[in-house]
This record gives sequence, C-alpha cells and structure tokens, in this order.
Amino acid sequence: MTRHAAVAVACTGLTYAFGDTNAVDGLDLTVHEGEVFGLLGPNGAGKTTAIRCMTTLLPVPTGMVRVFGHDAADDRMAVRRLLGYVPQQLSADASLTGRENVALFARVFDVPRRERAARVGQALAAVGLTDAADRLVGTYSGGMVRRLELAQALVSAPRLLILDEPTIGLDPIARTGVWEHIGAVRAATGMTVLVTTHYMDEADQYCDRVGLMHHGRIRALGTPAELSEGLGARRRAEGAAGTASPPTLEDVFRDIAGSGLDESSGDFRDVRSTRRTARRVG
Ligand SMILES: Nc1ncnc2c1ncn2[C@@H]1O[C@H](COP(=O)(O)OP(=O)(O)OP(=O)(O)O)[C@@H](O)[C@H]1O
Repeated sequence: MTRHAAVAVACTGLTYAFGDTNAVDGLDLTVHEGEVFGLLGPNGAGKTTAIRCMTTLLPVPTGMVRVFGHDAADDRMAVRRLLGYVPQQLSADASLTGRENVALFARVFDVPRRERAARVGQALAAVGLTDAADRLVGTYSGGMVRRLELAQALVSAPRLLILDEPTIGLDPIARTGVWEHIGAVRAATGMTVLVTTHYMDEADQYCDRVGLMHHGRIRALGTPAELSEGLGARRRAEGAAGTASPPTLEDVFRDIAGSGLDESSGDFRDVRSTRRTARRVG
C-alpha cells in the first residue's frame, strides 16, 4: 500500500440502531485500497452490522458510507458491483457441486456468459479446489466450504472483498489454508480485504492494519505493531508491573474492551456461530 492509495471504504458517523440499541454508534473508519484491514471487537461490538451497511444489505440511516467513492445509500448497485462478500452464515448449497455453486454466483453477478466457465475455473483454482470442484459440497470439510465461499465471492473479480469471521469454527490448519488463499489472491490482484475476526493471532499475522471496535465505534486503530508498542509505551510510562514482555494484540484488545469484553462475549452467540460453521463439516 502506498501513502497515496485510494480510499476503498469510508464510513463517517455511521449509526445503526436495533430498537433502543445503537449497534453501530458514530463509526468513523477508512480502509485504504490494497490493504488487509481487520475489524476486531468482542461479540456485539457492531462489526457485522457495520459490514452489512457497507455491503448495502442494511440501509445507512445516519452518517455516510462510501465504497470507492460510491455512496452506499444512493448508489447501491454500483457498490454491490465492486464487492465480494463472505457472510458468517453458510452461503454454499450442499446439494450442488463446488463448480455449480460458483457458477450460480457468476450468473447472479452478471459475469458475461462467454467468460463464465473460465472465470469459475479460475476462482476454484485460486482457492485450491480444482480437484474437488465436481464433488457435492455436502462431502466437503469445513475448511473446504469456507474456501468455496471465498471462490463464490471472488468470481466477480471484486475490488473489495469483505469477510465476516472467515475462519470461525475451523481447525488451525484449515484457518491457515483460508488465509493463505486470501493472501495469494490479494497479491495477484491488489484487491482490498476487510475482515472481521475474533482470532487476535490471525489479525496480528495477516492484517496490515486493525481497528478495535467496542460499543459501536472504533476505539483503537493502527498496525498490530503500532497498537502493541503504544500499549507497551503507556505501561512503561505508568510504571506498570509485568512490563517485561511486550504486549500482544490480545492485551491491547483487553485494555480497550476491559470488563466489557467479558460482559459482552455472549457464550451463546459464540457457540451458535461456531456450530453454524461446524455443522458444515458434518
Ligand atoms: N437483527 C437484530 N435485531 C436486534 N438486535 C440485533 C440484531 N443484530 C444485531 N443486534 C444487536 O446489535 C449489536 C451489535 O451486533 P453485531 O452482530 O453487529 O455485533 P458483532 O460485533 O458482529 O458481534 P459478533 O462478533 O458476535 O458477530 C448487539 O447488541 C446485537 O445484539
């Protein structure tokens, strides 16, 4: 990413309420073209709601969301054409083959008919599913399903890929596989990636910058190293005990979310979304 990279996503004062609850509460966020940006936060921080506004699946009642300069409220189709979205929920059909699933997305996203077969093949190859492409998805492992969903989102060659907890419920090897394929596609295309994750180690390793979200807005923003160093410097200045080892991103996260982290990390929600993914494996 260069200093003058274009802005892929700009949110200004984005607010979205469910009843009396402001799920997103004055969110200001800029994602630069070409970066991998991690949106982190405890359960209920507002990450999914914010992402759904960016993808135009929810309206933008207050504030502004722009995707490559297009207003998500006024120009929804232009925004949709620019992005690929992998939601938390299962988006692949177990009764179809991998290739049929990706072909369906190619049709929905108006990939020209003449190019479709080639583009479907390329998307499957990009996520390492060429050999399994003609098997029913019901026989795939959880990691393969996630990679297939990635292929579905990639078939339209999006400039911006948005992934909502792409690795939740996967084993460490499958998690690494998903990230490696995201990294390879990004390196090949220069695509911008916006991802939410609960896994601090993944954010640390794979994201260029992260934003820590809590109670609907960004509370800390920077590269993982900047955030860790910032907390370390503050602790040293305060003469805090236990400053021998540098803080991890998880320490930064706990510092921001504080006790709210424990309060809000609804076990039921966690279990439910983990199971949602795990169910794909069975
Ligand atoms: N459809 C809905 N109806 C009512 N409240 C909702 C709805 N969806 C989300 N909320 C509430 O909005 C707040 C933000 O939820 P959201 O799912 O955006 O958070 P999140 O950071 O994505 O959490 P998670 O990490 O668990 O996915 C929470 O208080 C949640 O209970």
